[in-house]
Amino acid sequence: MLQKDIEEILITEENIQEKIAELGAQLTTDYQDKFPLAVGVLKGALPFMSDLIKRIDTYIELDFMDVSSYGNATVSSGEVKIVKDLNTSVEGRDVLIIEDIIDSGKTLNYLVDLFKYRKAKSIKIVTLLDKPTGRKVDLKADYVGFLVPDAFVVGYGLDYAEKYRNLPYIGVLKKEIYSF
Ligand SMILES: O=P(O)(O)OC[C@H]1O[C@H](OP(=O)(O)OP(=O)(O)O)[C@H](O)[C@@H]1O
Ligand code: HPA
Ligand SMILES: [Mg+2]
Repeated sequence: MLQKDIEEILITEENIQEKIAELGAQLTTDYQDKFPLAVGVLKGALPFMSDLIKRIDTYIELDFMDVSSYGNATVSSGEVKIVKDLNTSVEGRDVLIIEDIIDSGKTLNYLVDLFKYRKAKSIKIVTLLDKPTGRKVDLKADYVGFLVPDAFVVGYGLDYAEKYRNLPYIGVLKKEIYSF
């Protein structure tokens, strides 16, 4: 039913799950002797985080931040707002930020600066998607699932005007959906 709004599927459910298994195996190795604080960035990271943590076979603690800079637009306002802060202190912790997409880089740039200021021991980023053409600030993830082209993508956590987060794949919307 939702698929009627989709122009093209870029990454299938199967591709996503395979990649998550690889990322989980790598993170299991890299964090074997640590107890990282995995910080999910709401709301987009929810499906990715949920699937990824089940593939990380070592001790991890979970927490969430809700930040927002897009509202209902397809272009970042550039102003990152904290809607919900962490419950846990990051001081002295190995922080692993879990994101659905890096586009302009402003959201993660803000969070990395914040966690540095709060004295995290280490800060790494795992993102399912990276859109390098969108970048406005210099920011690189430590673990990347897929590169995506210069298009507004939806699904698997990513929304357009709060819709389509529940698609199990990543796709591009039909043009007429934006022009309403
Ligand atoms: O690199 P950037 O240009 O900052 O864009 C990436 C961020 O934008 C989206 O979140 P959004 O602010 O739309 O909130 P949401 O996760 O609730 O959709 C996405 O989930 C990332 O967090
Ligand atoms: O391409 C995107 N799709 C959905 N949300 C986003 N937030 C930043 N970039 C995107
Ligand atoms: Mg959004």
